[in-house]
Amino acid sequence: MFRFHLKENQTTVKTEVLAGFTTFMTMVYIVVVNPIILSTTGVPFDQVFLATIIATVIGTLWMALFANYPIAIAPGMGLNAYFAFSVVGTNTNITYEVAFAAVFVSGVIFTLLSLTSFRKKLIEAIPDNLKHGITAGIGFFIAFIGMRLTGIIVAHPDNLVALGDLHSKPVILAFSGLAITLILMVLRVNGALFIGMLITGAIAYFTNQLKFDGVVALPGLPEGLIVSNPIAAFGDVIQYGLFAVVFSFLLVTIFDTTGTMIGVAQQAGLMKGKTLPRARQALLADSVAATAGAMVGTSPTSAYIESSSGVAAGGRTGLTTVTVAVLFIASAFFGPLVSAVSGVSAITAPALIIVGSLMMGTIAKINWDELDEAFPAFLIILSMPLTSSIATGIALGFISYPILKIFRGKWKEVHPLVYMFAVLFAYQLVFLPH
Ligand SMILES: Nc1nc2[nH]cnc2c(=O)[nH]1
Repeated sequence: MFRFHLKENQTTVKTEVLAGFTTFMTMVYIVVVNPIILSTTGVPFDQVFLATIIATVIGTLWMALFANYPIAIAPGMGLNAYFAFSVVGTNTNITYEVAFAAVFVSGVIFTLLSLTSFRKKLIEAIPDNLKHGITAGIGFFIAFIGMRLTGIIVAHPDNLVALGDLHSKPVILAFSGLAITLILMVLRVNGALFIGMLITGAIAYFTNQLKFDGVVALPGLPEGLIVSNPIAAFGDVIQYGLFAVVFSFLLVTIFDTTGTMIGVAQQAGLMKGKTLPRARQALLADSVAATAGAMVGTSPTSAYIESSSGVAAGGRTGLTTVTVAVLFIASAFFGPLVSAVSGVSAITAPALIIVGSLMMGTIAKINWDELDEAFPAFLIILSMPLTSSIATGIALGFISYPILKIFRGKWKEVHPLVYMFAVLFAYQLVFLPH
């Protein structure tokens, strides 16, 4: 039977369940936001709502039961926008059905790659300093997301970003939530991140920022499978020449997911040297979820950076992710409640900002004395938040690393896979939409 090895991982049922609640709270917005984005392509809102929950539950439960990691899976925010605005939006002849066929095909290829030794080689080939850069970059990115969502940081026409309006109610709520949660954390209160969310939620309610139009509702029924014939899906990809789209989905999902898993596993202390134990099952969790998700109507899934909030709350095993999966099933029946809470980002964003600071700690492990090691790691850290993409951050690190090594006469130290992906990433960044 499935064992979570709680003792071995120095955790308890209570800690794991609380960590599951924490991760769930920071990521449940996806059941509302994903349908909003994908329905712009014409796919019905209710279809995506349920498809998001189905893909999340399949991937997260697989991760829990077969890989025993506290890392949740759900449709990625970068990939849904790419699906809606780059693949379907700009190509009038590509319907959402055809685009889902491309997601399906990339999911099948990712599943096959996950079954080979490729995944292990890839994880081991990533240089240590880049791995540290990935963890720190994810930290920086998730903190930036938290700041942006709450309006603490806003868009600026000249400087791109600027400080938001400190008098606005949501910003005051966000700072209050941040202060409350930080104080709970320095006081070492168990479940500080989650308790911080509850208190901030209560303040939001009493200051009229959190309003409910009901709590429970039966989910709308989906219209059935969107991709029901795997052979026809491959046929669509060939007929519409969607090779570049499949390639982009594949490259981004592999690196987003692998990078996030390494980052969160490092944060949780679950890496064994260069390797991620049970990486096959962990990657399968994502590829199977992406494939099944495409069939029911959602863009590709990814390991979720928000899982780092559950890890910061003490989550170390699959019991955390079982909890997340159960809560996602429940969320299908609590549409109005989920939508109300997701609408007030200040409730969950303080956790994202604080977790960002915890993940940034890995910066200390980077070898800053050697520019050929440090600069690519720095580029990853800098570009993840600035390009809003984990995969693009990794791409820039992968491209710059071998170039610097070659000019230092250390080209032999670089794994052949790093050269290969440097070329693929360079091609993708220059020639394909992303
Ligand atoms: N790693 C990762 N985490 C996410 N959380 C929300 N969207 C994403 C995504 O696209 N990738």
